[in-house]
Amino acid sequence: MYKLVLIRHGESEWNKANLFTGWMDADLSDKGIQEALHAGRLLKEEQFVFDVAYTSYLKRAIKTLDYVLEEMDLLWILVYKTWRLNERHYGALQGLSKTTTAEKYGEEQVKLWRRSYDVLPPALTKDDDRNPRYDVKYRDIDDALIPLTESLKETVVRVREYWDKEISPQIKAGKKVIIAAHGNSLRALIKFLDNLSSEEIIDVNVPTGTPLVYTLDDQLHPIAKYYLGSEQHIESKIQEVAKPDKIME
Ligand SMILES: O=C(O)[C@@H](CO)OP(=O)(O)O
Repeated sequence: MYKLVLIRHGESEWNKANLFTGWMDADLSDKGIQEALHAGRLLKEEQFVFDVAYTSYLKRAIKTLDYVLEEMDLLWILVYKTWRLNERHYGALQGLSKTTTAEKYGEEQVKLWRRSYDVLPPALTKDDDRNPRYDVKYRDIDDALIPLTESLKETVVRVREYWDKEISPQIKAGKKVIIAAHGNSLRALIKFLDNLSSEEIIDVNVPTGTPLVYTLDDQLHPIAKYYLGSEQHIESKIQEVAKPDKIME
């Protein structure tokens, strides 16, 4: 049996402003920092210890991991960063307000872009400044792998490749692992870990800055999972992410 902890970054400045974020490198808000510190304290209280951590190339996840590890006095452990754990690429929606986009295209369309499994948001054009190709972080990544938009389906493919090749062998070797990533890259991971259908994943929303603890069997199939913290607090945070009226605020 193994334990695995997943954590979505704390609230970002762009979550707060209700903007489509994707691969844009938004920083944590003050609330997001507090969420990350609180998550670290909870993990410490519950006597979790980690040997290896994984995160994305985006600062909201990297900093969340750092705050968590700092609270746990584990800043020294091995941390792997990968673009494969980045948020789902939101294409040309990145940087737009979810409110204004819903007013323009309708709430239904925005819901499809946000939560359907295989609907692609409009793609960036190659010459768009937001093309990751122009960002030094991605200079070593093959052109063919750099997305200009993604549905959750594509995100699942890249997260799964990394899981199979890098993360699952470490867990099977007995390393205690924490993954700090994003709402949709974690939904991708949860989809294949829990073997959810493309319909079932629609209703899964991951709250910010809240550790999700999995117990896995020898084949890494989940036996149990729970969020750390008070049930009421977690439920209100999940509703906050899912809330369609957040779009219309
Ligand atoms: O904007 C984004 O990148 C994501 C996560 O914050 O938003 P959503 O919940 O709409 O997929």
